[in-house]
Amino acid sequence: MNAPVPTVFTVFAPHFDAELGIARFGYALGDLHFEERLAFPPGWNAENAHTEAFGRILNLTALVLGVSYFKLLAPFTISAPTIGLTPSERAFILDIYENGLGEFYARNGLKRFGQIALETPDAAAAPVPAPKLAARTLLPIGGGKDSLVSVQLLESAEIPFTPFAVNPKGPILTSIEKIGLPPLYVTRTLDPEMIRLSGTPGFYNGHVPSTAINSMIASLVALLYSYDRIILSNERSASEGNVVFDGREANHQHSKSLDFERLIAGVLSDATGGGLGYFSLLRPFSEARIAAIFARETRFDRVFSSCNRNFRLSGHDGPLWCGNCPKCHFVFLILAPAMEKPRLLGIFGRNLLDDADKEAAYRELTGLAGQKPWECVGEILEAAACLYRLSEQAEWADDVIVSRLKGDLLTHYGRPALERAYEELMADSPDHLVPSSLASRMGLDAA
Ligand SMILES: CC(=O)N[C@H]1[C@@H](OP(=O)(O)OP(=O)(O)OC[C@H]2O[C@@H](n3ccc(=O)[nH]c3=O)[C@H](O)[C@@H]2O)O[C@H](CO)[C@@H](O)[C@@H]1O[C@H](C)C(=O)N[C@@H](C)C(=O)N[C@@H](CCC(=O)O)C(=O)O
Ligand SMILES: Nc1ncnc2c1ncn2[C@@H]1O[C@H](COP(=O)(O)OP(=O)(O)OP(=O)(O)O)[C@@H](O)[C@H]1O
Repeated sequence: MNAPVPTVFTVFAPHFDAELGIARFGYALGDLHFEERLAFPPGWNAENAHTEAFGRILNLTALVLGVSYFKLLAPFTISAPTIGLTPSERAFILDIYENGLGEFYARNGLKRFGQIALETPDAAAAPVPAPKLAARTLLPIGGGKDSLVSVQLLESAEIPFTPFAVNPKGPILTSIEKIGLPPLYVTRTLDPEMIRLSGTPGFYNGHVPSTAINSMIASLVALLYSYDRIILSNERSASEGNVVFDGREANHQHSKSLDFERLIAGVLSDATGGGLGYFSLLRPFSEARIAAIFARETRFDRVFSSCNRNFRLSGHDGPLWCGNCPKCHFVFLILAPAMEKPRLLGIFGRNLLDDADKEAAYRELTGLAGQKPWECVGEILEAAACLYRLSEQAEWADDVIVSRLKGDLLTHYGRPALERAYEELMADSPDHLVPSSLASRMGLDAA
């Protein structure tokens, strides 16, 4: 693409229509104007929409949702003339536009770190009155194994929750049907002009921090329908990045990382006078450990999918698992040591580890070639340790990928490192923000 014309990205004051339950977010990029909309389901508390806390969260949401429009030209200045920010809110928004878009910059060769000016008025860091929120849990559901493991854990601890999703489709809908609890759904409508322009000559395209976006929408829901905590299902493996670019680690999953969780939890708490909690229940766990917990139950086997092809805005009419993307390859690999082989083959409809065409893909996942794929996959050493473990199991050892990679894994990492890594994957990390009362009910090490 030719060098874009430098310009300013403007974020206008958002508006929530408390009669219709619709929030509108306006943006400008030079002469281009965009509007994104959120439609909330019936039952919102109009009184809560008039609280200072709701106004603060709505403003922050406007800035976070702005990434989709900003990325068309990625200018150096973001201006929000009507949105006052405290110092910690400013740091949070800059983190979204710098690290949340890290993959986008790295893949487009754009250097923006430390160079983005965020022009907004200052807001006093004075305490915000806490809105009245019921002691209830909102649980975002992504249709994959992670949020369903949170379902399993909350159910075992007898903690009630409400499933929540933005633009639910495919595996999200079928998983929530299996959960059997009434959900809350928000309809998000991106400006179609932004989607049309994305990647056309003169405009960039790329990844946006979707968990940050869904989390802000969840926060609005928490205030409107009275929930005092949002429980995410982000694993500890999500904190590992993909490549170093422009002096920083770019992480496809930045908004699922522990650093991001700390930032957003602090900002949401401050903006609601301490009223709203936010943490990930799965932070102590590796992906491999999550797979082992998932495997304890068969209830979601035919309805869940971690394959992101299901979640494209335009829909998807292919199989639940495409079998050809890094996420399918990775999830197959980590479920393999955790469940009976026929069960796993039933879920995926084929054996991805006995397909010679996938050798290059598994070499990338396990660190034997290339770089960690730009997808929601676990740590490189995690994938290597799981593949090595399979090579020690009779039912997997002769499968083509397992037998071909075993020797290279041993040469590259050494047996003791691979064995130790698998043990560590199964141990809980104390590095999490799960409140101590819940952590002790779940038998986790204290934060
Ligand atoms: C479903 C998916 O993986 N989409 C990624 C894909 O986009 P694609 O063009 O194949 O399909 P659409 O998602 O329908 O997007 C159409 C265009 O719209 C833009 N767009 C979409 C959503 C949005 O919120 N803002 C947007 O501007 C998009 O850029 C397209 O031009 O490739 C894109 C480019 O790399 C990705 O940005 C799409 O990712 C979605 C935003 C998405 O929701 N992805 C999640 C499944 C995802 O990747 N989650 C991460 C967590 C990342 C995090 O930090 O939170 C994960 O699971 O690892
Ligand atoms: N459409 C959505 N609406 C609300 N929350 C979502 C949505 N998609 C993902 N999430 C939430 O975002 C977080 C990250 O999603 P992620 O895709 O990693 O989880 P998952 O779908 O549960 O599992 P998997 O990693 O197996 O796909 C999770 O807490 C998930 O519940």
